[in-house]
Amino acid sequence: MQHIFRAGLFDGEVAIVTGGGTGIGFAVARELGTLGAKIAICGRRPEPLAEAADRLRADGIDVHHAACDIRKTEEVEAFVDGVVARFGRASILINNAGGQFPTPAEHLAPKGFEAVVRNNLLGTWSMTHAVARRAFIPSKRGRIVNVIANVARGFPGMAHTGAARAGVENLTKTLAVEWAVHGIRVNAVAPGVIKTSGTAQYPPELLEMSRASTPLKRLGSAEETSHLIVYLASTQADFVTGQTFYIDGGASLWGSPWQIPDDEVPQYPPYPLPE
Ligand SMILES: CCC/C=C/C(=O)SCCNC(=O)CCNC(=O)[C@H](O)C(C)(C)COP(=O)([O-])OP(=O)([O-])OC[C@H]1O[C@@H](n2cnc3c(N)ncnc32)[C@H](O)[C@@H]1OP(=O)([O-])[O-]
Ligand SMILES: NC(=O)C1=CN([C@@H]2O[C@H](COP(=O)(O)OP(=O)(O)OC[C@H]3O[C@@H](n4cnc5c(N)ncnc54)[C@H](OP(=O)(O)O)[C@@H]3O)[C@@H](O)[C@H]2O)C=CC1
Repeated sequence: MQHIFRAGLFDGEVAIVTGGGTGIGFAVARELGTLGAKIAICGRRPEPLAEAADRLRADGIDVHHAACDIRKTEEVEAFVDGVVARFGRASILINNAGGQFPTPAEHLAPKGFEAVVRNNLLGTWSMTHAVARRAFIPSKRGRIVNVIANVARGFPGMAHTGAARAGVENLTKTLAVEWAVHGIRVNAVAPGVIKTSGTAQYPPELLEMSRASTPLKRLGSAEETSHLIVYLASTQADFVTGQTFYIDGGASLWGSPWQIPDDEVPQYPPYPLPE
């Protein structure tokens, strides 16, 4: 693995990476761990988590892993207690777990809207609250990076996640101010379309539309997204808080993969939905 950071930059740190078993979360866990942090990862499915933990250990990283659904407060609290019991503290939280399904807003059932808001907004809050109270506030130190999405404009076909991520962006700003007194920094990273196990589940039509409408004419990688997250989690970013950083090849500045159709009843998203 190539490094743009100095060896040992995270010695003595304990980093919790939610959704650290796959995609962007795994890349962050690996990069922070290789730079010296002890790592705790969680996700709903035990199998990919255990596999990821084995891969991290093979890189010489000290890893704690446990299944935890961030939508369930009692599981979140048990997970954080487990991390503190194992490592004695936590100093970094990467709120990366999340996701949604594409659907036209008019077909979005209340239960589906709620499921996505619970996952991305309430789950992020639950984890943040538990880690802050159990580890960051008592030690007067903590760094949080929230992984969101493009909230600079509307998100047709993704009304639930747009609303939830915009909520997380505002939470980022509020907590950056309110918890500065506790030595806690809070920032957000908004990826464009990144090639991961997550986007592999999206129709290839969408990924090609996204690539074509990205000024840099490619999709991002989990590793380059990780470099930005790792910078924000590091002491090198100690004067940076309350900000959202886009990593999207310029996509949020130009065009959209989902053009407004001319049809009388526009179809969002304008590609075949997965069965
Ligand atoms: C441009 C791309 C940019 C972004 C890329 C990425 O994010 S990559 C990362 C990509 N990675 C991820 O997104 C991974 C994480 N994402 C997920 O796990 C799911 O999207 C989740 C958040 C909905 C949770 O899922 P779950 O199964 O635990 O949910 P649940 O059991 O709580 O269901 C409650 C209700 O939600 C509804 N509903 C659910 N699914 C669908 C659907 N496909 N279709 C329609 N509706 C759906 C349905 O109403 C259901 O009730 P029902 O009808 O069953 O009574
Ligand atoms: N890739 C992209 O283009 C973009 C990604 N994002 C966001 O970046 C983050 C990482 O996505 P990416 O790596 O691409 O995709 P993945 O689907 O690989 O990652 C999502 C991870 O979150 C975990 N997760 C999801 N829901 C929960 C839950 N309720 N509790 C605990 N863990 C959960 C999943 O594990 P498990 O299923 O086992 O629970 C999985 O490890 C997500 O929040 C995603 O929405 C944002 C914009 C663009």
